[in-house]
Amino acid sequence: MMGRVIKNISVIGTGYLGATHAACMAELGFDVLGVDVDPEKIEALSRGDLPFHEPGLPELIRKHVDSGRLRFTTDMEGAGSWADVHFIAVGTPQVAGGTAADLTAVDAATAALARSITKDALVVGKSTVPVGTARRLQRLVAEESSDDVEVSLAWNPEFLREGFAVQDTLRPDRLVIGTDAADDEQVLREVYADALTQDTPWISTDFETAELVKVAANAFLATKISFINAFSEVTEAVGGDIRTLADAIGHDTRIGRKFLNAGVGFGGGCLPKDIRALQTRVSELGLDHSMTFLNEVDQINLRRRERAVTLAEQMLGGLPGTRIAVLGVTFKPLSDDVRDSPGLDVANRLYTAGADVLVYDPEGNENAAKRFPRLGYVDSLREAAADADLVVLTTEWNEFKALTPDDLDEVVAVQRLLDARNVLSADQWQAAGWQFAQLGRYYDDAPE
Ligand SMILES: NC(=O)C1=CN([C@@H]2O[C@H](COP(=O)(O)OP(=O)(O)OC[C@H]3O[C@@H](n4cnc5c(N)ncnc54)[C@H](O)[C@@H]3O)[C@@H](O)[C@H]2O)C=CC1
Ligand SMILES: O=C(O)[C@H]1O[C@H](OP(=O)(O)OP(=O)(O)OC[C@H]2O[C@@H](n3ccc(=O)[nH]c3=O)[C@H](O)[C@@H]2O)[C@H](O)[C@@H](O)[C@@H]1O
Repeated sequence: MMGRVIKNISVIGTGYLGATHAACMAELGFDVLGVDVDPEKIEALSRGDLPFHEPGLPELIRKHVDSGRLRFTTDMEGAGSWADVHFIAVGTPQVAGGTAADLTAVDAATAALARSITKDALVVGKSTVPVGTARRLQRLVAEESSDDVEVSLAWNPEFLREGFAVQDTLRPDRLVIGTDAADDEQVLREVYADALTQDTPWISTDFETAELVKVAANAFLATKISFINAFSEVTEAVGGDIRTLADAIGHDTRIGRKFLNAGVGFGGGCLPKDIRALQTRVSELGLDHSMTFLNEVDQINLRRRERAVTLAEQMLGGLPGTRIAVLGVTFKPLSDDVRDSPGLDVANRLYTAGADVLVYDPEGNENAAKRFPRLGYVDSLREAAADADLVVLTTEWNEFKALTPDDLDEVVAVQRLLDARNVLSADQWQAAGWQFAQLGRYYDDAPE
C-alpha cells in the first residue's frame, strides 16, 4: 500500500468502540463506512441517531452523517470494494459458561471482510484479543482474500474510556501499532496524523507486544482497584478511612492517586472479561502461574459486591420486606453500559434476598431493565427514594455526588444510606441524623 493516499476507511462493528472510531475518523477528514451485522443499529446510525449514551458522540455522528462523510451499512461487500483501510472493532465478550474470549465475531468479520476486498488494503485489528490472534488472523486474511489484491494486517489496540470516548480517540494518550511491515505503519501514521500532537507517544512494535500492551494495561488498572479494595477489607475491620489511605499513598508519584477509588469495584464490558481472558490464554500457553494473581484481583472485586449486600442487610436488620432505593446501575457514570455492572448486580442480589428494590439511573434504566426486568425502575432520584428504608449509592453520577441530607430527609421512610462509592461526606450525613455507612470505612456506630 506504499505511497497511497488514504481516503476511504471502513470500521467493522459499530458498538461503543466502532461507532466512536467511525465518527472520529470522519472528523479527521476521511470518508467512512461503518459496517455491522445488527440492522437496527445500522438503521439508527444511518439516521444520525446513536443507539447508546456517550457524551459528545451524538453530535459528531449527526454532523458527519449530514455532511455525507459518514455512512453505515450491513453490506460487507460494499466496504471491501471501497475502503483503503479497514478497522475491525467487533465484540470479544467472555464465552458463555467460560473465561476465555469469544473470538467468533472477530474471526467471522475478518474472514467476510477478506473475501470481499477487491483492492489493495490494510486491515487493522482494534478489538481486544488474546495474544496470538493477530498472527492467526494474518494467515486467515491471506487465505480468504483474492490473489489479485495485496492485503496486509496491523494490530492497533484501543485504550479509550467510555464517557470520554471521543476525546480519547481524537487526542489519544499514546498509539500502539503492531505491524509486520514498515509500509503498514506508514499507512497508520497517515490515518492518525491529525490526532497526534508533537508529544503523542507512537509505539511501533510487533503483533504480540501490541496485543499484550492492551491486556496488560487493563490488568494493571484492575489490579490497582482491587489493591485499594483489599485494604478496604482491612480498614473496615480494624478502623480507618480508606479515602485518607488512598490520598496518602497517591501522593507518591510512583503510585499516583488515579484508580485508587475504593468502593463496590470494577465492572463493564472490558476490565472483568479481559483479566479472565488473559489468565485463560496464559494457561493455554502452559504458563500456569504467571497470571494467577489476577484470579485474586477478580475475587477481591467480586467480594466488594457481596460486602455491599451484607452491609445493607446489617443496616436494615434483614432484607425481606424492606424498601431499598438503588442509585446507579451503569458500571460507571457518563455511560448507559450495564455490562457486568457492580451496581446492577447489587440491586439484583438485594431483590433476590427479599427486598423491594427501586432503581434509578440517569442513563442506564433501559439497558438494566432488559437484563433484570423484575426490578422496579423509576425516572427520578426522588421516586426511587420515596418511603425507602435504605438508599444505596452504587454509581457516582454527579447528581448523586451532589446529594445532601436536605434532599432526602422528607422523602425516605428511614434516614439510612449506604454509599458504596465513597463519594459523600460521612460527617455531613451523620450530623443530620442519618445512619450512614461506606465501603472501606469504619464507624464507632457501624452495624456489625
Ligand atoms: N467499549 C469500550 O470502551 C472499549 C472496547 N474495546 C474492545 O473493543 C471491542 C468492541 O467492544 P464494544 O464496542 O464495547 O462492543 P459492542 O458489543 O458494543 O460492539 C460490538 C459490535 O460488533 C458487531 N458485530 C458482531 N459480529 C459482527 C460481524 N461479524 N460483522 C460486523 N459486526 C459485527 C455487533 O453487532 C456490535 O454492534 C471489544 O474487543 C472490546 O474489548 C477496547 C477499548 C474500549
Ligand atoms: O478496554 C476497555 O474497554 C477500556 O477499559 C477501561 O475503560 P472503561 O471500562 O470505560 O472504564 P474505567 O474508567 O476504566 O472504569 C472501569 C471500572 O472500574 C471502576 N473504578 C475505576 C476507578 C477507580 O478508582 N475505582 C473503580 O472502582 C469503575 O467504576 C468502573 O466500574 C480502561 O480504563 C480503558 O483504558 C480501556 O480502553
